[in-house]
Amino acid sequence: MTVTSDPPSTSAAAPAADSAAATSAASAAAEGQLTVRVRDVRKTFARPVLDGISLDIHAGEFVALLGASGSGKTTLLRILAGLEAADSGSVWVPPTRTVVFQEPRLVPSQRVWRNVVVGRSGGRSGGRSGRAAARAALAEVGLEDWENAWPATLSGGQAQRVALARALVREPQLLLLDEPFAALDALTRIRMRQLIGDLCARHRPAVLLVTHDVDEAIVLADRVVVLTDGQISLDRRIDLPRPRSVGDPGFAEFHRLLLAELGVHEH
Ligand SMILES: Nc1ncnc2c1ncn2[C@@H]1O[C@H](COP(=O)(O)OP(=O)(O)OP(=O)(O)O)[C@@H](O)[C@H]1O
Repeated sequence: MTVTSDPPSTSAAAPAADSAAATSAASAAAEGQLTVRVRDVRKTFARPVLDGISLDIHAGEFVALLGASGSGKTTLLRILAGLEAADSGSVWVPPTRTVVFQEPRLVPSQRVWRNVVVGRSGGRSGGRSGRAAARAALAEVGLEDWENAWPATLSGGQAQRVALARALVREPQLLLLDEPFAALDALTRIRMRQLIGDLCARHRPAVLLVTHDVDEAIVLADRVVVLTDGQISLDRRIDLPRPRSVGDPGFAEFHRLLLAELGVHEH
């Protein structure tokens, strides 16, 4: 498999290298702001999970990935994150990409602000610049008063907002969201959905959101992609005006279409 920050090629496997970043950005611009390019990716565990996936994501585009449980959504996301290798095919991703998981994965022994900048490249995680960056990111997620708190004192929703601030402070070209709201209660989930929508509209990263939630996909995404039996069975642009909510005209039609694609037929 090829994972590269250079434009798509058939060269031997090479992890995304920082040195290729400039090439990557320039090439993306030259190719109409292509941020992710996946070609014929295959992955088999006990059975074939991804069976020839090809997918483009452009700069600033928000793509939601739906599919039945076990259809390979997380596997595809992990391949884009560089956490998993495909068996074959090629993957072109930008060097700056971050993942927000279902659980916040905060370091319990570090205060909230340090969690936001921990491990940030360039040695800027400590000191005033790191703190200022953390403060700005925490303000964006509505946690400006929590910079000195310990992770254990946060609610689940607050902890997930810190995880979001940690992702944003890196200014990723590609934001990978792996069911980031799944562990939250229904109300917090709706608030987080709005927050992610606002933040993505402001920062405009390319986004791949893995979700089970059809409403979430329609509210947030520019495009919804459905995985079925290892392949992309539907790739549909959601052309509803924003901001969106479930009661909007046109919403129900997309809802029915996507549920039917997932094998659920409403009566
Ligand atoms: N590291 C692994 N080792 C073995 N099998 C794996 C591994 N990772 C994933 N699988 C298998 O690959 C299939 C797809 O898993 P994946 O987590 O990508 O699906 P998913 O669509 O994200 O599922 P869910 O919606 O339930 O999270 C599953 O059958 C899973 O058991």
